[in-house]
Formats: sequence, C-alpha cells, structure tokens
Amino acid sequence: MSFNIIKEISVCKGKLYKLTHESTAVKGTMSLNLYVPSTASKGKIPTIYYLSGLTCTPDNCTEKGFIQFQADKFGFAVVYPDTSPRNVTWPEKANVDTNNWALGEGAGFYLNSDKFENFKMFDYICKELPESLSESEFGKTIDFTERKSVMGHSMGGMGALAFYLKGITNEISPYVSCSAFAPVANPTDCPWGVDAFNFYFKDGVKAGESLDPTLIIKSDAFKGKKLDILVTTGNSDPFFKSQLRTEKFIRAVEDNNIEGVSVNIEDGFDHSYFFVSTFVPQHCAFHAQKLGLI
Ligand SMILES: N[C@@H](CCC(=O)N[C@@H](CS)C(=O)NCC(=O)O)C(=O)O
Repeated sequence: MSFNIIKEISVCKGKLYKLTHESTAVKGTMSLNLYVPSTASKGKIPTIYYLSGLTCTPDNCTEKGFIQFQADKFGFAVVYPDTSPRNVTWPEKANVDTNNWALGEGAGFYLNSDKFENFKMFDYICKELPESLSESEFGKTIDFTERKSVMGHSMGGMGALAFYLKGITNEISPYVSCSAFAPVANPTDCPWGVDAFNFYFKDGVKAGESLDPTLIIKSDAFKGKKLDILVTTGNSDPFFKSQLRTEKFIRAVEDNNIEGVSVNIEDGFDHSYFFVSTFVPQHCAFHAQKLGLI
C-alpha cells in the first residue's frame, strides 16, 4: 500500500515525513508522521510506535515530545499515528455529540468498535499500519513489524499497555518493550473508559475488559511473568485521581508477582507535554536498551 508524502522536513539530524494513506481498516484516509533518524545501523532500523492521547493528531507529540533527539542518539525510527479516523459520517440514529472531545474523532481508544464501522483502530495500529509501512519504500531500511516497541500517553498509554500485553499472549505480533506516560490504566473503572466502551461496543464495558491493562495483567496468563514495561505518571496530573487509576495497576502487578514493570509516580508533574517531554529521554533509553541499541 502506498503512502503520500505531504511534507519532508529536516528535524534534528534526520527527516520527518508527514504522510497520508488509504486505510482499509478504518475505510478512509489516515494521516501519520514518521521520523527517520540519521543512523547508519547494521541491518534495519527498529521502530517505536507512539500512541497519543485524547484530542491529539499525529502532530502533538511530533512537535512537543522531543523524541527525535533520542531517535538520532539511539538509532530508532518513530511512527506517530493518528488517534482516530477523521471526517466520519455518523449514523443519524447514533445521536453523537461531536462536541465531546473524549469520544469519536480524536478519541478512537485503540479498539475495534462493533457499532461504528470506521472505528477499527486496533486493527489499524496493530496490523494494517505496520504491514503497509513495511511494504512501502521506508520498509527497505526500517523494521516496522518485528523489532518494534510501543510508547503512549494517556489514552495512548492504555493502548500501548494493552497492545504490549496482547503481544505477550500472542494475540497480535509482539512488541519488544512498552512504556506509558500517565496511562489510563484501568479504563473499565474510570469515566473516560466507561463512556468510551459504552459508546463503541454493543456490550459496553464488558467488551472493554479485554483492552483493560489492569484486568489483563492480573489474569492468570501473567502470573509471575517477566515483562518489560516502564510507566511514569505525575501526581499533579488533574486526571490522576479521576481517570488514570495508576494505583490499581500497581496493585495488580504486585498481586500477580510480575517482574520487570516499573511504575514511577513523579512529584509535581501534570498531564501535559511538559511532563511527557521531561521523561522522554528516560523512556527512550529504556526502549533503546530493550531493542539492543545500547
Ligand atoms: N482538551 C482537554 C484535555 C485533553 C488532554 O489533556 N489531552 C491530552 C491527552 S489525554 C493531550 O495530549 N492533549 C494535547 C496536547 O497537550 O497537545 C481539556 O480541555 O481538558
């Protein structure tokens, strides 16, 4: 599948490509950004997928996350997908409130909806996008499908954790490592997640359980497992108490005797890209080590 290069921009020592392509999964045109580092690595360059949070486009983290410096330093590519399909035609009887920024466009929740045919972000991010990139010109030098890790913020942190865990149980192609900034860690138990699952699934929250990182990690399949996960959340995040449920995730990890999961609660940090960009170097070094780059 081919990608249109809308812009090629010099950033740090590499190139940023603003791309669009036709997606079969979401039945429409999708935008994404791809950063190709200035690396002369042996073999293909590994990839980190960055999954953004509510209201974001591919540009928020590209412009405010400062991952590109780290990508040059360690030698990985970065894919910044969009957070939902765009220009969606909603079924009239669905009565969708398009002013609600936590549902619909910009709020795809990385799931496959069984109510809205365009909202298949799970299939798009886990399958179609890596495969399409791999078949493109970029796939000649970059490994989008195997030597790959995932990182995300807020709703995207939920997606990153859920995808990584589903890779461990071989439901999807595995990721080497996972990190999350202020993830929505227990979405079946917070307003954003409950509203989203009720909106996207016929069976509502029940159907959302299979995407809930806290519920997945406390299942028997993960008992005593050794994982590669890094989570950072700020305790001045306005969503810390109401939405993120970091403490429930920590308890699930401890109760199930899981190793290799670090959860750091950082004093004074909020939910913004000032927070994300502060911890980007630490998260990138973590992934670089797991990807065998250092
Ligand atoms: N728009 C919401 C906030 C939504 C929000 O904080 N989104 C986060 C992800 S959950 C984000 O990354 N926003 C875009 C940005 O900061 O650039 C509000 O008015 O409170």
